[in-house]
Amino acid sequence: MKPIKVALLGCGTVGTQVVRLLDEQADDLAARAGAPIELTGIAVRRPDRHRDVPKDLLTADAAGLVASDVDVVVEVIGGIEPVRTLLLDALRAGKSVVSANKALLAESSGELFAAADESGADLYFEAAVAGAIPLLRPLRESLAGDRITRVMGIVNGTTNYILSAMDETGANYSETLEEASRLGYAEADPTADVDGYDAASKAAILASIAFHTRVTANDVYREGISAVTSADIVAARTLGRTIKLLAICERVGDSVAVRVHPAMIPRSHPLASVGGAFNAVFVEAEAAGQLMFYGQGAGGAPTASAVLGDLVAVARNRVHSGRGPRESAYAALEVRPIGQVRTRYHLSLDVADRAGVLASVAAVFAEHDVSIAAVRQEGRTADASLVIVTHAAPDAALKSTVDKVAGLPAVREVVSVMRVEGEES
Ligand SMILES: NC(=O)c1ccc[n+]([C@@H]2O[C@H](COP(=O)([O-])OP(=O)(O)OC[C@H]3O[C@@H](n4cnc5c(N)ncnc54)[C@H](O)[C@@H]3O)[C@@H](O)[C@H]2O)c1
Ligand SMILES: N[C@@H](CCO)C(=O)O
Ligand code: NA
Repeated sequence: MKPIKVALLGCGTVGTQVVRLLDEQADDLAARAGAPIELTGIAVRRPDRHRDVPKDLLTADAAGLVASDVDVVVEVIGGIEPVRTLLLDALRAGKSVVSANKALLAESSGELFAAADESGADLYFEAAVAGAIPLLRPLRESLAGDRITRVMGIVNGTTNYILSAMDETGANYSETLEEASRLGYAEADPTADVDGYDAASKAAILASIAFHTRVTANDVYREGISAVTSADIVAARTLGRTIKLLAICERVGDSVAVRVHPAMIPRSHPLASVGGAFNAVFVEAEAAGQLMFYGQGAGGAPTASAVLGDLVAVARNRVHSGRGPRESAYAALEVRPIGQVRTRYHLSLDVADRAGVLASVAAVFAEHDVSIAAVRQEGRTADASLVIVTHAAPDAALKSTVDKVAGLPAVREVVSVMRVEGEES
């Protein structure tokens, strides 16, 4: 059988594991794909720095490698350019693409799928969301007959690693981030992780597939974890909650809402026990009900597992003259701004402990039509701590409420403001 020739773009954390697995599992992969899978070249920025992969395969000329006689291009470089141009060239020339690049897919999947359609090539990117966890394929294929209403979960390993350490050991933020980078979880520029851009890209990809609507990273409301303080973590713990960076994609009537932000969830919630670089995603569909996907969301070998799975799928399609799934954006639902999304807030305030303070705070909530679910006051000295948890209300109303409360004379400091998820609203 004629081999399937593969060009690998990038050979860092993920790429080196792809090379290893291609070599170690060559016979099994050939049997599963229906043809041998032959790695014909590896493009990297500095070929002299890669001693652990076959030297004769290395090149600094990624464009030349893409233009050479290959059937499939596997991209594990990351970022937008030059990758966007390289992959468009590959697809237009009929070469199938497997990519782990969520930043690019969340920005340019429309034009990449269009290029793939022109030539009949395939575009697969399971590794781009939640690493090793099979998630895009189940959403796109297994649930193709159902109506997905919500996708919610932890999709960034680096921030989950940091938040878990802060919660469990009170670890320091920047040291834990360095450790996550050393372990190969963080992006080349880790601000993509801590500021929520990585999770927002993944949320855009998930929402696009789940709701058959083109959603880009710009459509996603995004807050990262850099503003999460140890005071927030203590406030959460006091109420039996923990803090996680969540990606939430919801169908609301004929529109969708997609957001990424830290949120307090009950410690009894299944997402609360997802630690380290693990990811977990809940999917709710009308007929299927609730489904949960859990596993390693970052790291070289887990991500390479997803890349190899896609590579075998692409190779099979070549061998059997088949095609993989195309873009499905027919529903074209409107994306709602965050202000219209109904959420719950947890608010922790330092207030003066005197008569009428609680009434003045509560009046601001009433004025904005925000219903209070629970109030707790602690302290009998000049200062008291007031914790308020709201029922679900439009996010814009909650924001205005917090702004106005912060300006009340009796409020000395707004210590912590955090959305609350995973409880009855
Ligand atoms: N590391 C993870 O846990 C993980 C998980 C899922 C997805 N991803 C995605 O996989 C991709 C790669 O991540 P990584 O962690 O392996 O990155 P990395 O920084 O370890 O490796 C990047 C590789 O790309 C090469 N490269 C950079 N610019 C190049 C260019 N212009 N031409 C040719 N080669 C170039 C570098 O030489 C290096 O070999 C990214 O899109 C990332 O988002 C990573
Ligand atoms: N930097 C990403 C890699 C996996 O996509 C993370 O930490 O989840
Ligand atoms: Na995945």
